[in-house]
Amino acid sequence: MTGAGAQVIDGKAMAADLRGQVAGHVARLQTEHGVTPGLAVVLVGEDPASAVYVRSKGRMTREVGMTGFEHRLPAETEEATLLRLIGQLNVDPNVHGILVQLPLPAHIDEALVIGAIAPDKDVDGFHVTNIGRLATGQAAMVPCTPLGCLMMLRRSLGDLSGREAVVIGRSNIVGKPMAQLLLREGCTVTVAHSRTRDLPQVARRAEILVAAAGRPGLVQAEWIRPGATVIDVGINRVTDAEGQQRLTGDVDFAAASQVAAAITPVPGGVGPMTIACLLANALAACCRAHGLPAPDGLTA
Ligand SMILES: NC(=O)C1=CN([C@@H]2O[C@H](COP(=O)(O)OP(=O)(O)OC[C@H]3O[C@@H](n4cnc5c(N)ncnc54)[C@H](OP(=O)(O)O)[C@@H]3O)[C@@H](O)[C@H]2O)C=CC1
Ligand SMILES: Nc1nc(=O)c2c([nH]1)NC[C@@H]1CN(c3ccc(C(=O)N[C@@H](CCC(=O)O)C(=O)O)cc3)C=[N+]21
Repeated sequence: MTGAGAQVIDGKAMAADLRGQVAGHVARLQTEHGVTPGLAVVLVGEDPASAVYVRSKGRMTREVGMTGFEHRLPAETEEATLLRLIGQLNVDPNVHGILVQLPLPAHIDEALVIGAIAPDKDVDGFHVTNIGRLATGQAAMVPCTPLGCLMMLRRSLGDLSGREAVVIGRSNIVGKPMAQLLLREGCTVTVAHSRTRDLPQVARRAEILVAAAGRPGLVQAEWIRPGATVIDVGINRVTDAEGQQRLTGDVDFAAASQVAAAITPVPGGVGPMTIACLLANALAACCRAHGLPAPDGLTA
């Protein structure tokens, strides 16, 4: 470990900047067209981590001048009741974006629920229609977490074309759409997961390493190619030696910083960008719903 210390990519500051741009467009939509973007967030059950996250989304939605609609349903809510609510939100002209917080309680079929959201209001980009559009190079609503990662990569590296990228994780909400976006940017993409043989060796190929496994400290300094850009998506709640709860990513940040050229911290990295991208997606959905072009550069 001989590096001088990586540049820390400040997701918190980038997210504040993006939210500021969104707020400017929201104000203009209001004065020029009398339209206010509306974002509905649906939370089923009492998962404390989800509750914190839904609260901060609600606060930031209002801060950028959008209308936030929050629907908190008890954990035992029937699938049919949730589907009925989504049906109402789909036709509500004041709602331009719909997000159903995941995971859902086990008795509810997640794919069915996501499939019930109108694709043009699917600000998470989880509907198969949006996933298919992304995969085939059509204009799509892009999942917020990978979109935030892409923005940070572009900030750090500029053009990504020809880069060697490795994504650790193959979930529908992070790993797979991240791989699709990087492919679209012209990267050579490897997707690794729990069955990958010799993950350290695979990771060492990466000029761009995205860690989205949900395993605290998985990625060690020896896994990182000198000069790589490392994006840490992991949000892990751990108890430290003093018995304090804190958040940590999937990367051993201190050690990795000595090898990488640039790295995102946790907290203050991908998380805040995810929420800012959600608001950018809601703004874009509102513009399209009113036949207006979506602002340039705020989404993918
Ligand atoms: N910052 C943000 O905004 C967000 C952060 N997150 C965080 O990102 C992380 C990933 O989330 P999500 O994709 O939903 O998680 P999932 O649990 O759905 O997926 C995890 C993926 O990582 C793979 N994996 C798990 N352990 C290992 C391992 N030891 N080695 C290699 N691969 C492994 C799994 O492989 P396999 O498929 O073989 O099981 C799976 O593909 C979590 O910490 C989550 O909290 C998630 C969403 C947003
Ligand atoms: N339909 C749906 N869409 C999602 O996008 C979605 C979801 N369900 N379920 C849960 C995951 C997780 N996720 C996070 C977003 C922001 C932070 C975030 O802002 N984190 C702060 C810290 C917050 C804290 O202190 O707890 C940070 O990293 O700095 C974290 C996690 C979105 N998810």
